[in-house]
Amino acid sequence: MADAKLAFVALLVLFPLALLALLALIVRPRPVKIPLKNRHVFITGGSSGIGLALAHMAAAAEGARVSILARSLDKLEEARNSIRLATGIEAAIYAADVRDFDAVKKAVDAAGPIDVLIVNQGIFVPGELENQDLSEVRFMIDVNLMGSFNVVKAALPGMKSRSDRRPVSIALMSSQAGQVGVYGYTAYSASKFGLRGMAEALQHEVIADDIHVSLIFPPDTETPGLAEESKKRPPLTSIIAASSGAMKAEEVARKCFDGIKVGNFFVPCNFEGAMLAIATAGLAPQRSSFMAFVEVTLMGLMRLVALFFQWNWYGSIAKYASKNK
Ligand SMILES: NC(=O)C1=CN([C@@H]2O[C@H](COP(=O)(O)OP(=O)(O)OC[C@H]3O[C@@H](n4cnc5c(N)ncnc54)[C@H](OP(=O)(O)O)[C@@H]3O)[C@@H](O)[C@H]2O)C=CC1
Ligand SMILES: CCCCCCCCCCCCCCCC(=O)[C@@H](N)CO
Repeated sequence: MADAKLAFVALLVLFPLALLALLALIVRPRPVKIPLKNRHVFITGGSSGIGLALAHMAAAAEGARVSILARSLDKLEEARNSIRLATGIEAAIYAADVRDFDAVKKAVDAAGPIDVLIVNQGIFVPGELENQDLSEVRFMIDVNLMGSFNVVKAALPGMKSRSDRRPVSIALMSSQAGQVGVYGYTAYSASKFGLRGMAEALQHEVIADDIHVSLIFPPDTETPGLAEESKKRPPLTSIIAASSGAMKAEEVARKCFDGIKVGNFFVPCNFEGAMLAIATAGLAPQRSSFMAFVEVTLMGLMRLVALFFQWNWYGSIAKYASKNK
């Protein structure tokens, strides 16, 4: 009897240890460290919100050379002044629309070899597809998805042929709405889900060049963009988005660099985001054997949690539907 108990306890301890050991052997790509000090960080959408917080943090905390790109020159100059005031560092600014490949290419070439590319520009115009003009749909797909292709395509040759052989990073700004479809976000969610396919495939293609892809999934984040969006949000969009706690741009920027520095493919930003990352892990690359262990052991439970969230959301949707009948 005592033997059986001992064997049971041994199994209980040994099984997780064996699983962890196995995962440590097979996780790919291998763990990496991406240094930021004195390196060149190029941020699109760097004149406002999350992008601006990233630019400040890259300059101040990470001691990096910073370039930012956005459309409005006024906002870029304002951003450059605020970064100079706060850190003493002079950021390079580039006025270009990510939808214009030639303009992006010109900016990227002028900026010089990039070590950390953060593709962060994005727009969000919420609304039911029925009430949304196709021009608005196209606008979101063009800026958020095609624009990201333009930026990566423009920067990749320089990143691949860099003389500095240290590992480099391409980070794409998705959203929790790029992990789960949300009412009022048909176009926005589609554009952000698109980034995931792009990121997974791109990581296959650039790993041999020691280029590491990260996909950032912030929840609602206090930014000028969100303030603007809030004016137009259908109530159901707000209700569902409130399932995940709101964050400040600086907090998201911190999570972002923490993830980039260790080459994490998924970069969740809050607790709900951590659950979402497990529930939606799918076939995403995973370098951390510990996180792989968490995924393997908790995915079923997270699926259950996800079904409860959907139960709750569909309840809200039904309530609104009957009210508006
Ligand atoms: N705030 C939030 O709640 C969340 C945001 N995100 C994502 O984070 C990213 C940043 O969002 P946030 O900081 O809120 O946005 P903001 O609206 O505050 O800032 C957007 C930035 O992108 C630039 N930009 C917009 N369109 C273009 C374009 N066509 N070409 C070049 N630059 C452009 C803007 O400058 P300009 O207008 O001068 O071009 C600005 O610098 C987006 O991708 C968004 O989808 C994800 C989850 C939550
Ligand atoms: C295991 C299951 C866990 C479930 C947690 C559920 C949380 C999902 C909430 C979705 C939030 C969408 C926010 C979009 C933010 C955004 O991108 C806009 N502000 C536009 O910028």
